[in-house]
Amino acid sequence: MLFSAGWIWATLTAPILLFFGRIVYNVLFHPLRKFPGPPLAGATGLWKAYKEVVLQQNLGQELLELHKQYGDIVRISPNELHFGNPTAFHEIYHHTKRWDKDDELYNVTGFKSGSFVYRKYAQAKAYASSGTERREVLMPMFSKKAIQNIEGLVWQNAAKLASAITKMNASQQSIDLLYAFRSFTLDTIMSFTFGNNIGALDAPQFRDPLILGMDATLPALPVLKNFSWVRQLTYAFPPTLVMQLLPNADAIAPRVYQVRDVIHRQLQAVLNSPEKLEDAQHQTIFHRMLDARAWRTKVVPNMTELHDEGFTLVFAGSNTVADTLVMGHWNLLRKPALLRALREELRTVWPSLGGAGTRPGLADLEGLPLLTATIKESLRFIPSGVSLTRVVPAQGAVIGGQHIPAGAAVGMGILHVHQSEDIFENALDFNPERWLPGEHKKENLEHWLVPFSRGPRACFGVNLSMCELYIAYATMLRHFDMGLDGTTEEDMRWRECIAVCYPRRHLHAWCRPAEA
Ligand code: HEM
Repeated sequence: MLFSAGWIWATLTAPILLFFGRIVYNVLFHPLRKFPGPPLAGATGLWKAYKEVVLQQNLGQELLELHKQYGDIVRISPNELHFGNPTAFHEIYHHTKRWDKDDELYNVTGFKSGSFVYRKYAQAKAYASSGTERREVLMPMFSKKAIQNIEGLVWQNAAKLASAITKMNASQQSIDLLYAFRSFTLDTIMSFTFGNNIGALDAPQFRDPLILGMDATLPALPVLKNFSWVRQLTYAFPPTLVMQLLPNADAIAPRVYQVRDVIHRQLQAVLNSPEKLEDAQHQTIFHRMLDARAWRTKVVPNMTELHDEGFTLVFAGSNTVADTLVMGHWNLLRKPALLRALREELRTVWPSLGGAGTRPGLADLEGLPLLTATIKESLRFIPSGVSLTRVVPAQGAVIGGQHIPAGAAVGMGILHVHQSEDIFENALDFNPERWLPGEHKKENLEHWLVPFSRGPRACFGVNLSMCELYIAYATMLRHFDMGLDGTTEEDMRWRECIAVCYPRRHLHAWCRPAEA
């Protein structure tokens, strides 16, 4: 006999013994065993997976309750601690803390490189470009001055957005603002990144297949995040096989590959016709990344690295801005007095809609106190509860006054800062006024506005985001008299899928032309 009964028995029982052995270690011997938390969470990572994948709960939101029960530090996985006190946010994401990103969250299979997924700061010799250098090379493209140069591009897309909405309104349709804003931000980030976009704003009812495809992939992300073996499987096999392996694969897999294909084609087009770089209206990431002088090593990234970076920037830079606009509009549309005040303020710099040359510049918009305050409050409401985990370095660390051992994954969701009652009075009220200067206002509120995170791995799309937010808000408020079309609190319940997902009916609004 090729295999003895004993051998088969050992093969079958070994994984089970390992599993239970691991649980015993996690409970009795793990360096984090003394930290409080749900007992099952400390025993196995399956607790988190069960919450996020099976129950489809927003762990970030549930943690608000868990912190009340267990205190400022909660063990939410055998090797992961979540912090609830806002001061810990500034300790973890401090500019001096060059801690690695955690594999569990950032090891996105299919991305070997890319600004978002680089885990380490130290320049690995094997790679032409480490995360540190990549940031240095790309960041000038995202500076305030560079973004001022592409203001025209953002206005152009905002005008397309307004025109598409006007047409839909003329045919008696209310607007799916989630897809409308995602189309606006997707076209904008693609033009910015590649000097070309897919024309999402031209799609009927803002339902471009790429917008639908990106949305359809979101519910798969908690699965990929919690089960690394599913991640490996997704990319290790050909698409046809993956389709047979994944639950609901018929719907999800083709769209995942569709997104990859579109970006790949864009990149190929630029690489095949370098003269396109000269034609582009502004410097694209490929101008920058293909310029050997920009790199310390004088070696430009290879095709895969360029592809990964393009993909990263498109994903990082589209839904995030759109989701901020959605949350802001949902709150604004329920506050008619605020809407009126904003429109009046806007008219001071944009008195008439008549033709080119009448619209304000970005700098004019930035000078409007109420609009600025509304954007800040929208950013405070950004639906983001995912814990941005970092790995505590070899010497250990002190966070929230407690010693945290080396190797622990530590993190915090942004909503734990933004919903803190200690910092923001009536934190769950959308109240832009809190950002206006006034006698009794709390000092230094800005310190606690952290939608883009902080520290050495903070978002470098801040200036681009702010430019898009100012111009999109101004366009919507100046062009339209908006009113909700039946959207309910229930509809607006979002699901944390690393990015945010709205499983129910999206935010819909009637957008009737405003007085010119
Ligand atoms: C309102 C809009 C946005 C929000 C709220 C936002 C938020 C964030 C946050 C919280 C992080 C840190 C994530 C982490 O630690 O894992 C981040 C990183 C990043 N964001 Fe944004 N983002 C926005 C827009 C953009 C835009 C427009 C871009 C442009 C392409 C962008 C590109 C990136 C990149 C490349 C990173 C990774 C940086 C690194 O790790 O070195 N983001 N963003």
